[in-house]
Amino acid sequence: MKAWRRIHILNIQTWKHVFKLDPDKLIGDEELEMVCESGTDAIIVGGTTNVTFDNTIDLLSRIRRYAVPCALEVSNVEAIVPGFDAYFVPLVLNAQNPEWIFNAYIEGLKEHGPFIKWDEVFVEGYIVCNPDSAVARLTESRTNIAQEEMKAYARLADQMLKLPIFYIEYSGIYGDVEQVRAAQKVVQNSRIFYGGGIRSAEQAAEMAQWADTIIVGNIIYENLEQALLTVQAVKKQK
Ligand SMILES: CC(C)=CCC/C(C)=C/CC/C(C)=C/CC/C(C)=C/CC/C(C)=C/CC/C(C)=C/CC/C(C)=C/COP(=O)(O)OP(=O)(O)O
Ligand SMILES: O=P(O)(O)OC[C@@H](O)CO
Ligand SMILES: [Mg+2]
Repeated sequence: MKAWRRIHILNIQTWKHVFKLDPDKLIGDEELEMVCESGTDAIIVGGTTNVTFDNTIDLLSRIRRYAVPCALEVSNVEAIVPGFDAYFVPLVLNAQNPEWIFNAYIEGLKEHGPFIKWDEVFVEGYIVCNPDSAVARLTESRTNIAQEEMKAYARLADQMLKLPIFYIEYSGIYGDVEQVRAAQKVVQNSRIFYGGGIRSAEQAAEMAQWADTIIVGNIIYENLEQALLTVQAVKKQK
């Protein structure tokens, strides 16, 4: 597909289902084809550990055989690769390590600032909920979040910071649907992304009742058949 056509197909407001592929994990050509042709709304390329320029550009070039929109979730400055349809910048709202409260972003903006096309950039207000995930350890996130606090974080992302995405991240474990519901109740404009531990069509459907978009990651590498079933589970809702 030509680049000029791609510009018109990226509308995150319509996304219900997204697969997240990790450049640090191996996926065969046949499996990648099944993921890209599954009917998912988009692919996000991202991970916390061992994401490099080389493994990211390699994965992008393989995904580009297919028409599915593809965004990079930026996790480190060295692995920013041109040519994605969009760039998602995670801002971890419950990070306690000061390095992740702006220093990392300033480094990124010093290097890439003049070249960024801002209409391709979506800042994600992340709330990291699994204390044992790589992202929680790296950012030293305070993961014990009560429901009232989840609502406050949702308001912070949506009403105060006016972020396009509020991302409830349970990376690796299936989360609490009541937390997603609580956030959805107070959000006015941000799109709610839910990701973490979705391993069946039933779980996908349950989270999609309250999340605007569900993100399916690890199960792609563990049980592709189950991963593919999550697409239709979400698409046939509403
Ligand atoms: C071409 C071009 C110039 C494009 C411009 C790109 C752009 C918009 C750049 C912006 C510049 C900028 C501000 C850069 C800063 C980037 C940066 C350092 C951001 C920090 C992001 C951050 C907080 C990272 C920590 C980790 C994290 C939140 C990762 C997100 C993805 C995630 C949670 C993946 C799941 O990981 P997990 O499963 O837990 O772990 P494993 O992958 O190891 O299993
Ligand atoms: O890998 P899983 O646990 O499916 O989580 C998906 C995504 O939210 C990770 O950033
Ligand atoms: Mg992972």
